[in-house]
Amino acid sequence: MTPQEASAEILRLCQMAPVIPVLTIDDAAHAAPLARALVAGGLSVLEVTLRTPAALDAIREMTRIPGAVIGAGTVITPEDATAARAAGARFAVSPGATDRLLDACENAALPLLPGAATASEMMRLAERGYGMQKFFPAEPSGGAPALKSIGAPLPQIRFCPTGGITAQNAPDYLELANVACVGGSWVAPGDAIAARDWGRIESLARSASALPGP
Ligand SMILES: O=C(O)C(=O)C[C@H](O)[C@H](O)COP(=O)(O)O
Repeated sequence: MTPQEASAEILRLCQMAPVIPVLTIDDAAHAAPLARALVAGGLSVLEVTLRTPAALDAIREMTRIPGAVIGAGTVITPEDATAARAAGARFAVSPGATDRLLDACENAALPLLPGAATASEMMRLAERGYGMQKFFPAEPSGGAPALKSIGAPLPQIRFCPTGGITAQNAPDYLELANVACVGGSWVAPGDAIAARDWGRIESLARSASALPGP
């Protein structure tokens, strides 16, 4: 898969809803009801971070939920990419990018949303063909004003900003011409998952899916 093909697929997924929930799952038994609640709330593209031992099992469980499109987040190494693909992940998200990781995702035909925080990182990724990038960590890196400034010299790059995004500041990003969608963990808070409060998560997802999209 070429970087251009990967970015086209990522853009397609980003356009399915204004928000991609970033999920950290400690117990694979939570995976199916969590995915059902998010899909019922209108968010079908879900990112499961590879930060817990349960993550790959959670991805496997979630790929069975009708309507859900499951990706892996915190994909750092080529081995992460291979494991995510084998578990059924349809896309991968990384906080940054290395040549080894880009090579691995391209070779595995796993569409990657690579992270970048500076103009040089963004230009390097764009030079390789990645027109869709994750602006990470969005809020500490200057937030929506920074991304708006970046859009002046680099209008051809589109972003999914992630990191510190909330229901309150998401609209500031979603109104930018260079934003396709945002990512964030606020729609599935750890305490709600631990309490199996799927109703609360469905309601947070419903509010997120109703945000005015780009
Ligand atoms: O590691 C990755 O690949 C990620 O996707 C990182 C996430 O974007 C952030 O961890 C989400 O940050 P919050 O919404 O502030 O909790």
